[in-house]
Parts: sequence; structure tokens; C-alpha cells
Amino acid sequence: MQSQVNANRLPVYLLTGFLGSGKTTLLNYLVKQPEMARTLVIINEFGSVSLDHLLVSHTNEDVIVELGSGCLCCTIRGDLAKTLRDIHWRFSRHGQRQFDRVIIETTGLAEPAPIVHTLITDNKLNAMFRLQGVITTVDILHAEATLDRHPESQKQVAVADLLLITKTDFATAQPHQVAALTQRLQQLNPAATIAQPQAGQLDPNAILSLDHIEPVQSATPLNQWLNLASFAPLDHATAMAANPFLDNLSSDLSSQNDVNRHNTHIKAYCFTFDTPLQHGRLEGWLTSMMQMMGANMLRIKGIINLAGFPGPMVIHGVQHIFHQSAFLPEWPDADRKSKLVFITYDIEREALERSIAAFLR
Ligand SMILES: Nc1nc2c(ncn2[C@@H]2O[C@H](COP(=O)(O)OP(=O)(O)OP(=O)(O)O)[C@@H](O)[C@H]2O)c(=O)[nH]1
Repeated sequence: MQSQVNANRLPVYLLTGFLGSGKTTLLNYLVKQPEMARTLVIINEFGSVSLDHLLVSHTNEDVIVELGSGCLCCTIRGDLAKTLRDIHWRFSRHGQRQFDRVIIETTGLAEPAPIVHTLITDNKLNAMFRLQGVITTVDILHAEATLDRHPESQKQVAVADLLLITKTDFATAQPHQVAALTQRLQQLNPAATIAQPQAGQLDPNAILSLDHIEPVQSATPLNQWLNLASFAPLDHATAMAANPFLDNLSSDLSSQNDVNRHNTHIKAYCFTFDTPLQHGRLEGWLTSMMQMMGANMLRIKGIINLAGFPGPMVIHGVQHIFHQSAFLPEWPDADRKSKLVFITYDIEREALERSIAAFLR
């Protein structure tokens, strides 16, 4: 399903993770693997560890510009955008580009969403690059405390496609800790794949195979893209009883069904709808919901059955920025239900339910 446009855009991978969680260690290993030849790495100028790699660009993350929407969550590191625009000619020799993919390593305290926004909303960058995936390193030795104390680390986990639990080779990293952290990460981001590099070594294909950002143009089946199976089911009858307007809502799945031991701000919800939705109403709801909750709506993915359309509409948003929605010519299987997955920050299920109920009315 790779399109022509897609083939011409260079893949970009965003590598994030809290301070000292192993980003540079991982990169140093990856860029030496033959599969990763011709990878350009962009790191911020004040990054701690030097990278043993020929194709490295630096970006001054002190420069912050505000994008058109004027909201704080959309501020990006202006120099990073400029760096990305310039790298084609900076890393060319005799008119030949010297790289085939880009990895951006963010600072440990960075929230990845603004960078994702930049790649989606900057027309020039969007024409040049295709964001293939967000990779987040999580240090087994400090993760629990870091996740408890630093909301930005939760956000790094929440927007990831691939979560890497690092430093499991330390003698103090016990298997039960790994299991507990894995469970916590699954609660924060049920849709992400979780892997454990061994002493900073990871099969490059775990990264190269990521293509979760633009589902319509990817080879990943839609259901796998949503990864509904990883969302734990919530008792449907309870949801219905709590809100009689949810008569079109076939089930409400929530990964936060369990008592939240970690007092996390981040919650993941999934809603499915039995009957086709009206385009205008859906659009109206998404617009108003994003206006109200945008900054706290970390990620939305949806496969929508719209009345009057032969195939599903696929939507995908990070905070209040949506990728352009796309239509598939036909459904991949017999399941015609609409499915919406949300990863949220400080948004309760009831607030979303109320919003959906108002939309359905
Ligand atoms: N044993 C072991 N040490 C690791 C592993 N990953 C990282 N380290 C060590 O942890 C320290 C921090 O690793 P870095 O790769 O610099 O972490 P980082 O995320 O790039 O750090 P910042 O750029 O400061 O945010 C270094 O001393 C690494 O050698 C691992 O999987 N196993």
C-alpha cells in the first residue's frame, strides 16, 4: 500500500525518553548496524554524550517559535524545523543525498508532541519527510519514580509507538520490576509495542519496521494499528447504565479499569460504535471536543464508519492537530464498527462519555 508520495518522503524516527534513559547508548549501537547505514541523526546541541557517527546534525533547542495556532503545546524548537529543512543540501555530496532516513533524538525533558506537530503541519517538512514512529526509552532503574514525578515522562510514553525498557542487564533490575513496569507502560499506552534492548543493543528492524503514524499509507493492518486487543474491556452494562444516551455505543473499553496504583494522569480509552456515524456531526464533535480538551488529548486514532461511504475513514491526531483524514476504498474485513482510541492527560472517562453522548443526541 506504499504510495508514490510516500516513497519519495524520507522516513523520520523520533527517539525520546527521560534524562539518562539510554537514548544515546541505543543510537550509538544502532547507527553501526548495516541495516542503519545512511542514517542521519539529529541531536540537540546541548546533548550530553557525543555520538560516534558520521552523519550527525545539531539543533539549538533554545530557540522556540510559536506556530499559527498560538497555543503553547504547539511551540516547537524552531531550529529543529530549520535543521530539517536544510539537511538535504547540507548532507549532500556532488548533488547526491548522503542519507536515507533521519533519527531525531530529543532532549530528556522534551515533550515529543510539538515535534510531531511540526512534521505534520509544516507543509515543507511534510512534503519531505514521513514520520515513521516515536520510540521512547524507559529506564528500568528509575522509571517508576520518574513516571510518578515527571508528567513529561508520562507524555513521552503516551505518544510512543515503540517503548524500550532499558538497563535490564543491571543486576539490580529484577524480573518482577520489569513485569510491573511493563504493566504500567501498557496502562499508559496500550497500543505501543514494548521491547527490551539487551545492554543498549536492539535489532534495528524493531525500528525500521515502524509505520504506525500514517495508517492509510502503511502496510500495517488497520486493526493492528489501533491495537484494540491491548485495551482491557470495561463492563458495557455499567457504561450504559451510567449514561443512557450512549445507545449507539456498543462498548466502552478502558485500560484504566483497574484501580490506578500509580496515580497517573494519563489514561487510555476506546469507544466503538455499532451504527454508521454522520460526517457533519462527527466533524462537529471532534472540533468542539478538541477545542475543549486539545492540549490534554495526547493521541487519537480512529477507524470510522461514515454513513454513505463504502470504506472507512481513518483519523489520527496528536493533541489538537489532526492528520488529514483519509478514506479507504473498502473495509479490510467484515467488522464495520467505528472505533476511536484516545490517550488522554487528566481527562476522565465520564467527560468523554458526556461529550460523545451530546454528539450522538
Ligand atoms: N548497563 C547499561 N547501561 C546503560 C544502558 N543504557 C544506557 N546505559 C548507561 O546509562 C547512562 C546514560 O545513558 P545515555 O545513553 O547517555 O542516556 P540518554 O537518554 O542519552 O541521556 P540524556 O541525553 O542525558 O538524556 C550511560 O552511562 C550509559 O552507558 C543499558 O541498557 N545497560
